[in-house]
Amino acid sequence: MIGILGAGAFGTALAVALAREGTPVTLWGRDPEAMAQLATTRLSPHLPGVDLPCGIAVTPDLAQAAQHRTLLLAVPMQSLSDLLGALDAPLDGARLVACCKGIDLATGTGPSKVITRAKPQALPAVLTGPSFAADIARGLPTALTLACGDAQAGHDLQHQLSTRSLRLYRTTDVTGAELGGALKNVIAIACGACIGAGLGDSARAALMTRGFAEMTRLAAHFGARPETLAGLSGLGDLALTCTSDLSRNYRFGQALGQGQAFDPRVTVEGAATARAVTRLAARDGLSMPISAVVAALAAGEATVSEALDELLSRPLKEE
Ligand SMILES: NC(=O)c1ccc[n+]([C@@H]2O[C@H](COP(=O)([O-])OP(=O)(O)OC[C@H]3O[C@@H](n4cnc5c(N)ncnc54)[C@H](O)[C@@H]3O)[C@@H](O)[C@H]2O)c1
Ligand SMILES: O=P(O)(O)OC[C@H](O)CO
Repeated sequence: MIGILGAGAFGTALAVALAREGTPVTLWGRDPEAMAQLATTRLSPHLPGVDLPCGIAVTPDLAQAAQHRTLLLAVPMQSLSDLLGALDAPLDGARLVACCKGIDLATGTGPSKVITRAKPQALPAVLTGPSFAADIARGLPTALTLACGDAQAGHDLQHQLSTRSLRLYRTTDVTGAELGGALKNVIAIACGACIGAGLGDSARAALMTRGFAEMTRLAAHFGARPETLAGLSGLGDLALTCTSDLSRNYRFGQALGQGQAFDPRVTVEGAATARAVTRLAARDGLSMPISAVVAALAAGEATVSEALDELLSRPLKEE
Protein backbone atom coordinates (compact mmCIF):
# COMPACT_ATOMS: atom_id res chain seq x y z
CA MET A 1 0.00 0.00 0.00
CA ILE A 2 1.02 3.55 -0.65
CA GLY A 3 0.26 6.76 1.19
CA ILE A 4 -0.04 9.97 -0.80
CA LEU A 5 0.23 13.15 1.24
CA GLY A 6 -1.31 16.08 -0.62
CA ALA A 7 -4.63 15.83 -2.44
CA GLY A 8 -4.02 18.55 -5.02
CA ALA A 9 -3.82 17.90 -8.75
CA PHE A 10 -0.66 15.80 -8.78
CA GLY A 11 -1.23 13.74 -5.64
CA THR A 12 -4.76 12.89 -6.74
CA ALA A 13 -3.65 12.02 -10.29
CA LEU A 14 -0.96 9.66 -8.97
CA ALA A 15 -3.52 8.06 -6.64
CA VAL A 16 -5.88 7.50 -9.59
CA ALA A 17 -3.14 6.00 -11.79
CA LEU A 18 -1.94 3.59 -9.08
CA ALA A 19 -5.36 2.55 -7.79
CA ARG A 20 -6.66 1.98 -11.30
CA GLU A 21 -4.07 -0.78 -11.67
CA GLY A 22 -4.89 -2.38 -8.35
CA THR A 23 -2.46 -0.70 -5.94
CA PRO A 24 -4.37 0.37 -2.81
CA VAL A 25 -3.71 4.01 -1.91
CA THR A 26 -4.45 6.20 1.08
CA LEU A 27 -4.83 9.80 -0.09
CA TRP A 28 -4.46 12.48 2.57
CA GLY A 29 -5.47 16.12 2.26
CA ARG A 30 -5.29 18.75 5.00
CA ASP A 31 -8.80 20.16 4.52
CA PRO A 32 -11.29 17.85 6.35
CA GLU A 33 -14.30 19.31 4.53
CA ALA A 34 -12.73 18.84 1.10
CA MET A 35 -11.70 15.30 2.02
CA ALA A 36 -15.22 14.45 3.21
CA GLN A 37 -16.61 15.72 -0.08
CA LEU A 38 -14.03 13.79 -2.07
CA ALA A 39 -14.86 10.61 -0.17
CA THR A 40 -18.55 11.07 -0.96
CA THR A 41 -18.51 12.31 -4.56
CA ARG A 42 -15.32 10.47 -5.66
CA LEU A 43 -14.72 13.54 -7.86
CA SER A 44 -11.82 15.96 -7.35
CA PRO A 45 -12.13 19.64 -8.33
CA HIS A 46 -8.52 19.31 -9.54
CA LEU A 47 -9.35 16.61 -12.11
CA PRO A 48 -12.70 17.32 -13.73
CA GLY A 49 -14.36 14.28 -15.26
CA VAL A 50 -12.13 11.72 -13.51
CA ASP A 51 -13.76 9.24 -11.10
CA LEU A 52 -11.69 8.12 -8.13
CA PRO A 53 -11.25 4.33 -8.26
CA CYS A 54 -12.52 2.46 -5.20
CA GLY A 55 -8.96 1.47 -4.29
CA ILE A 56 -8.34 5.00 -3.00
CA ALA A 57 -9.10 5.58 0.69
CA VAL A 58 -9.50 9.30 1.33
CA THR A 59 -8.60 10.68 4.76
CA PRO A 60 -7.94 13.95 6.60
CA ASP A 61 -6.00 11.94 9.24
CA LEU A 62 -2.29 12.48 8.59
CA ALA A 63 -1.09 9.83 11.05
CA GLN A 64 -3.30 7.22 9.38
CA ALA A 65 -1.98 8.00 5.90
CA ALA A 66 1.61 8.12 7.12
CA GLN A 67 1.55 4.52 8.37
CA HIS A 68 2.59 3.19 4.97
CA ARG A 69 6.19 2.34 4.21
CA THR A 70 6.10 4.24 0.90
CA LEU A 71 4.85 7.81 1.06
CA LEU A 72 4.51 10.15 -1.92
CA LEU A 73 4.82 13.79 -0.82
CA ALA A 74 2.73 15.80 -3.27
CA VAL A 75 2.60 19.30 -1.82
CA PRO A 76 4.23 22.43 -3.27
CA MET A 77 7.97 22.76 -2.62
CA GLN A 78 7.67 25.66 -0.17
CA SER A 79 5.21 23.58 1.92
CA LEU A 80 7.29 20.41 2.11
CA SER A 81 9.11 21.38 5.27
CA ASP A 82 5.81 22.20 7.05
CA LEU A 83 4.29 18.91 5.97
CA LEU A 84 7.25 16.94 7.28
CA GLY A 85 7.11 18.92 10.52
CA ALA A 86 3.47 17.94 10.93
CA LEU A 87 4.38 14.25 10.74
CA ASP A 88 4.95 13.20 14.34
CA ALA A 89 6.41 9.76 13.66
CA PRO A 90 10.17 9.50 12.90
CA LEU A 91 9.28 7.35 9.85
CA ASP A 92 12.33 5.11 10.33
CA GLY A 93 13.07 3.20 7.12
CA ALA A 94 10.10 4.72 5.26
CA ARG A 95 10.62 5.63 1.62
CA LEU A 96 9.67 9.29 1.25
CA VAL A 97 9.22 10.18 -2.42
CA ALA A 98 9.14 13.92 -3.08
CA CYS A 99 6.84 14.75 -5.97
CA CYS A 100 7.42 18.49 -5.78
CA LYS A 101 9.62 20.51 -8.13
CA GLY A 102 11.59 23.38 -6.71
CA ILE A 103 14.23 24.70 -4.35
CA ASP A 104 13.32 25.42 -0.74
CA LEU A 105 13.72 29.16 -0.18
CA ALA A 106 14.51 28.80 3.51
CA THR A 107 17.46 26.45 3.05
CA GLY A 108 18.42 26.77 -0.64
CA THR A 109 18.17 23.00 -1.03
CA GLY A 110 16.04 20.58 -3.03
CA PRO A 111 13.38 18.24 -1.63
CA SER A 112 15.67 15.31 -0.83
CA LYS A 113 17.78 17.39 1.57
CA VAL A 114 14.65 18.89 3.12
CA ILE A 115 13.43 15.33 3.77
CA THR A 116 16.75 14.18 5.21
CA ARG A 117 16.92 17.17 7.53
CA ALA A 118 13.40 16.57 8.86
CA LYS A 119 13.41 12.75 8.91
CA PRO A 120 17.03 11.52 9.02
CA GLN A 121 15.99 7.87 9.46
CA ALA A 122 13.84 7.83 6.31
CA LEU A 123 15.03 7.15 2.78
CA PRO A 124 14.45 10.10 0.39
CA ALA A 125 13.60 9.71 -3.30
CA VAL A 126 12.30 12.03 -6.00
CA LEU A 127 9.64 11.49 -8.65
CA THR A 128 9.91 14.04 -11.43
CA GLY A 129 9.74 14.50 -15.20
CA PRO A 130 7.35 15.68 -17.92
CA SER A 131 3.80 15.01 -16.81
CA PHE A 132 0.58 16.91 -16.42
CA ALA A 133 -1.72 15.65 -13.70
CA ALA A 134 -4.63 15.66 -16.14
CA ASP A 135 -2.74 13.37 -18.53
CA ILE A 136 -1.75 10.93 -15.79
CA ALA A 137 -5.28 10.80 -14.42
CA ARG A 138 -6.67 10.05 -17.88
CA GLY A 139 -4.23 7.17 -18.27
CA LEU A 140 -2.32 8.79 -21.13
CA PRO A 141 1.25 7.49 -21.64
CA THR A 142 3.76 9.30 -19.42
CA ALA A 143 7.44 8.73 -18.65
CA LEU A 144 8.99 9.97 -15.41
CA THR A 145 12.28 9.77 -13.54
CA LEU A 146 12.50 8.06 -10.15
CA ALA A 147 15.68 9.19 -8.43
CA CYS A 148 17.02 7.52 -5.30
CA GLY A 149 20.55 7.47 -3.92
CA ASP A 150 20.04 3.87 -2.76
CA ALA A 151 20.08 1.83 -5.97
CA GLN A 152 18.13 -1.14 -4.57
CA ALA A 153 15.42 1.03 -3.02
CA GLY A 154 15.23 2.99 -6.29
CA HIS A 155 14.73 -0.25 -8.19
CA ASP A 156 11.98 -1.33 -5.78
CA LEU A 157 10.23 2.05 -6.00
CA GLN A 158 10.47 2.03 -9.79
CA HIS A 159 8.56 -1.24 -9.92
CA GLN A 160 6.13 -0.32 -7.17
CA LEU A 161 5.12 2.98 -8.80
CA SER A 162 5.17 2.12 -12.52
CA THR A 163 1.91 1.27 -14.26
CA ARG A 164 1.15 0.31 -17.85
CA SER A 165 0.81 3.98 -18.83
CA LEU A 166 3.12 5.53 -16.22
CA ARG A 167 6.64 4.41 -17.11
CA LEU A 168 9.35 5.20 -14.59
CA TYR A 169 13.05 5.34 -15.45
CA ARG A 170 15.42 5.21 -12.49
CA THR A 171 18.62 7.01 -11.59
CA THR A 172 20.78 7.43 -8.52
CA ASP A 173 21.51 11.05 -9.48
CA VAL A 174 19.06 12.69 -7.09
CA THR A 175 20.67 16.13 -7.39
CA GLY A 176 20.41 16.12 -11.18
CA ALA A 177 16.81 14.91 -11.20
CA GLU A 178 15.56 17.42 -8.68
CA LEU A 179 17.46 20.37 -10.15
CA GLY A 180 16.16 19.56 -13.64
CA GLY A 181 12.58 19.60 -12.35
CA ALA A 182 13.11 22.77 -10.34
CA LEU A 183 14.90 24.83 -12.97
CA LYS A 184 12.69 24.02 -15.94
CA ASN A 185 9.86 25.89 -14.19
CA VAL A 186 11.97 29.05 -14.12
CA ILE A 187 12.70 28.82 -17.83
CA ALA A 188 9.01 28.09 -18.52
CA ILE A 189 8.07 31.39 -16.91
CA ALA A 190 10.59 33.15 -19.17
CA CYS A 191 9.15 31.40 -22.24
CA GLY A 192 5.58 32.25 -21.25
CA ALA A 193 6.55 35.90 -20.83
CA CYS A 194 8.28 35.82 -24.20
CA ILE A 195 5.21 34.46 -25.99
CA GLY A 196 2.82 36.62 -23.96
CA ALA A 197 4.72 39.74 -24.95
CA GLY A 198 4.67 38.73 -28.62
CA LEU A 199 8.43 38.24 -28.93
CA GLY A 200 8.02 35.15 -31.10
CA ASP A 201 8.91 31.48 -31.36
CA SER A 202 12.54 32.15 -32.33
CA ALA A 203 13.08 34.03 -29.09
CA ARG A 204 11.43 31.18 -27.17
CA ALA A 205 13.78 28.65 -28.79
CA ALA A 206 16.72 30.84 -27.75
CA LEU A 207 15.41 31.02 -24.17
CA MET A 208 14.91 27.27 -24.00
CA THR A 209 18.40 26.57 -25.29
CA ARG A 210 20.23 29.14 -23.22
CA GLY A 211 17.97 28.20 -20.29
CA PHE A 212 19.06 24.61 -20.67
CA ALA A 213 22.69 25.81 -20.57
CA GLU A 214 21.92 27.57 -17.28
CA MET A 215 20.21 24.50 -15.87
CA THR A 216 23.18 22.31 -16.79
CA ARG A 217 25.68 24.82 -15.35
CA LEU A 218 23.99 25.05 -11.96
CA ALA A 219 23.38 21.31 -11.78
CA ALA A 220 27.01 20.50 -12.66
CA HIS A 221 28.13 22.94 -9.96
CA PHE A 222 26.21 20.86 -7.43
CA GLY A 223 27.63 17.58 -8.72
CA ALA A 224 24.81 16.41 -11.02
CA ARG A 225 25.54 14.24 -14.04
CA PRO A 226 25.05 15.98 -17.42
CA GLU A 227 23.11 13.01 -18.81
CA THR A 228 20.50 13.42 -16.09
CA LEU A 229 19.85 16.97 -17.24
CA ALA A 230 19.59 15.73 -20.82
CA GLY A 231 16.94 13.21 -19.71
CA LEU A 232 13.27 13.29 -18.76
CA SER A 233 13.70 15.34 -15.60
CA GLY A 234 15.63 18.10 -17.39
CA LEU A 235 15.32 18.48 -21.13
CA GLY A 236 12.13 16.40 -21.29
CA ASP A 237 10.28 18.50 -18.75
CA LEU A 238 11.74 21.72 -20.17
CA ALA A 239 10.30 20.87 -23.59
CA LEU A 240 6.85 20.16 -22.13
CA THR A 241 6.60 23.08 -19.77
CA CYS A 242 7.96 25.75 -22.11
CA THR A 243 5.53 24.89 -24.90
CA SER A 244 2.20 23.95 -23.32
CA ASP A 245 -0.68 26.13 -22.21
CA LEU A 246 -1.44 23.41 -19.63
CA SER A 247 1.61 24.51 -17.65
CA ARG A 248 0.87 26.89 -14.79
CA ASN A 249 4.43 28.24 -14.86
CA TYR A 250 4.13 28.96 -18.57
CA ARG A 251 0.70 30.59 -18.13
CA PHE A 252 2.02 32.70 -15.26
CA GLY A 253 4.78 33.90 -17.60
CA GLN A 254 2.24 34.60 -20.35
CA ALA A 255 0.25 36.77 -17.93
CA LEU A 256 3.43 38.69 -17.05
CA GLY A 257 4.15 39.17 -20.75
CA GLN A 258 0.63 40.45 -21.37
CA GLY A 259 0.67 42.67 -18.29
CA GLN A 260 -2.28 40.77 -16.84
CA ALA A 261 -2.98 39.62 -13.29
CA PHE A 262 -2.60 35.94 -12.40
CA ASP A 263 -4.62 34.08 -9.75
CA PRO A 264 -2.30 33.97 -6.70
CA ARG A 265 -3.93 30.71 -5.49
CA VAL A 266 -2.49 28.77 -8.45
CA THR A 267 0.70 26.82 -7.67
CA VAL A 268 3.58 28.39 -9.64
CA GLU A 269 6.76 26.75 -8.39
CA GLY A 270 9.16 28.64 -10.67
CA ALA A 271 8.69 32.04 -9.00
CA ALA A 272 10.15 31.05 -5.61
CA THR A 273 12.69 28.78 -7.29
CA ALA A 274 13.98 31.69 -9.41
CA ARG A 275 14.60 33.63 -6.19
CA ALA A 276 16.36 30.68 -4.60
CA VAL A 277 18.49 30.13 -7.72
CA THR A 278 19.47 33.80 -7.85
CA ARG A 279 20.65 33.65 -4.24
CA LEU A 280 22.66 30.47 -4.87
CA ALA A 281 24.18 31.95 -8.04
CA ALA A 282 25.22 35.14 -6.21
CA ARG A 283 26.68 33.11 -3.34
CA ASP A 284 28.68 30.78 -5.59
CA GLY A 285 29.58 33.22 -8.40
CA LEU A 286 27.54 31.51 -11.13
CA SER A 287 26.11 33.22 -14.19
CA MET A 288 22.33 32.57 -14.33
CA PRO A 289 20.99 35.57 -16.30
CA ILE A 290 17.62 34.12 -17.34
CA SER A 291 16.85 32.99 -13.80
CA ALA A 292 17.81 36.45 -12.53
CA VAL A 293 15.39 38.25 -14.85
CA VAL A 294 12.63 35.75 -14.06
CA ALA A 295 13.13 36.39 -10.34
CA ALA A 296 12.87 40.13 -10.93
CA LEU A 297 9.84 39.77 -13.24
CA ALA A 298 7.98 37.47 -10.86
CA ALA A 299 8.63 39.81 -7.94
CA GLY A 300 7.33 42.79 -9.94
CA GLU A 301 10.78 44.40 -9.82
CA ALA A 302 11.24 44.53 -13.62
CA THR A 303 9.04 44.81 -16.70
CA VAL A 304 9.30 42.41 -19.63
CA SER A 305 10.88 45.19 -21.66
CA GLU A 306 13.54 45.76 -18.95
CA ALA A 307 14.14 42.02 -18.69
CA LEU A 308 14.62 41.82 -22.45
CA ASP A 309 17.05 44.75 -22.43
CA GLU A 310 18.98 43.09 -19.64
CA LEU A 311 19.37 39.83 -21.59
CA LEU A 312 20.13 41.44 -24.96
CA SER A 313 22.72 43.90 -23.63
CA ARG A 314 24.97 41.19 -22.22
CA PRO A 315 28.44 40.95 -23.80
CA LEU A 316 28.65 38.69 -26.85
CA LYS A 317 30.30 35.37 -26.02
CA GLU A 318 31.10 31.87 -27.25
CA GLU A 319 28.30 29.34 -27.15
N1 LIG B 1 -0.08 19.38 -11.44
C1 LIG B 1 0.81 18.81 -12.23
O1 LIG B 1 0.57 18.58 -13.44
C2 LIG B 1 2.14 18.38 -11.67
C3 LIG B 1 2.92 17.47 -12.40
C4 LIG B 1 4.16 17.10 -11.92
C5 LIG B 1 4.62 17.62 -10.71
N2 LIG B 1 3.84 18.49 -10.02
C6 LIG B 1 4.38 19.03 -8.77
O2 LIG B 1 3.61 18.58 -7.67
C7 LIG B 1 3.66 19.55 -6.62
C8 LIG B 1 2.25 19.80 -6.16
O3 LIG B 1 1.57 20.40 -7.25
P1 LIG B 1 0.01 20.23 -7.49
O4 LIG B 1 -0.21 20.41 -8.94
O5 LIG B 1 -0.54 19.04 -6.84
O6 LIG B 1 -0.49 21.55 -6.73
P2 LIG B 1 -1.96 21.89 -6.28
O7 LIG B 1 -1.96 23.36 -6.05
O8 LIG B 1 -2.96 21.31 -7.19
O9 LIG B 1 -2.11 21.13 -4.88
C9 LIG B 1 -1.25 21.35 -3.80
C10 LIG B 1 -1.88 20.70 -2.58
O10 LIG B 1 -0.99 20.84 -1.48
C11 LIG B 1 -1.73 21.22 -0.36
N3 LIG B 1 -0.84 21.91 0.57
C12 LIG B 1 -0.25 23.10 0.40
N4 LIG B 1 0.49 23.39 1.48
C13 LIG B 1 0.35 22.36 2.35
C14 LIG B 1 0.85 22.09 3.64
N5 LIG B 1 1.67 22.94 4.28
N6 LIG B 1 0.48 20.95 4.24
C15 LIG B 1 -0.34 20.09 3.61
N7 LIG B 1 -0.86 20.29 2.40
C16 LIG B 1 -0.50 21.44 1.77
C17 LIG B 1 -2.85 22.10 -0.90
O11 LIG B 1 -3.93 22.15 0.02
C18 LIG B 1 -3.20 21.36 -2.18
O12 LIG B 1 -4.16 20.36 -1.94
C19 LIG B 1 4.36 20.78 -7.22
O13 LIG B 1 5.68 20.85 -6.77
C20 LIG B 1 4.32 20.55 -8.71
O14 LIG B 1 5.42 21.11 -9.38
C21 LIG B 1 2.62 18.87 -10.46
O1 LIG C 1 1.78 23.20 -14.40
P1 LIG C 1 3.25 23.27 -14.09
O2 LIG C 1 3.92 24.41 -14.77
O3 LIG C 1 3.50 23.23 -12.61
O4 LIG C 1 3.90 21.96 -14.73
C1 LIG C 1 3.46 20.70 -14.33
C2 LIG C 1 4.55 19.69 -14.48
O5 LIG C 1 5.67 20.04 -13.72
C3 LIG C 1 4.95 19.44 -15.91
O6 LIG C 1 5.89 18.38 -15.96
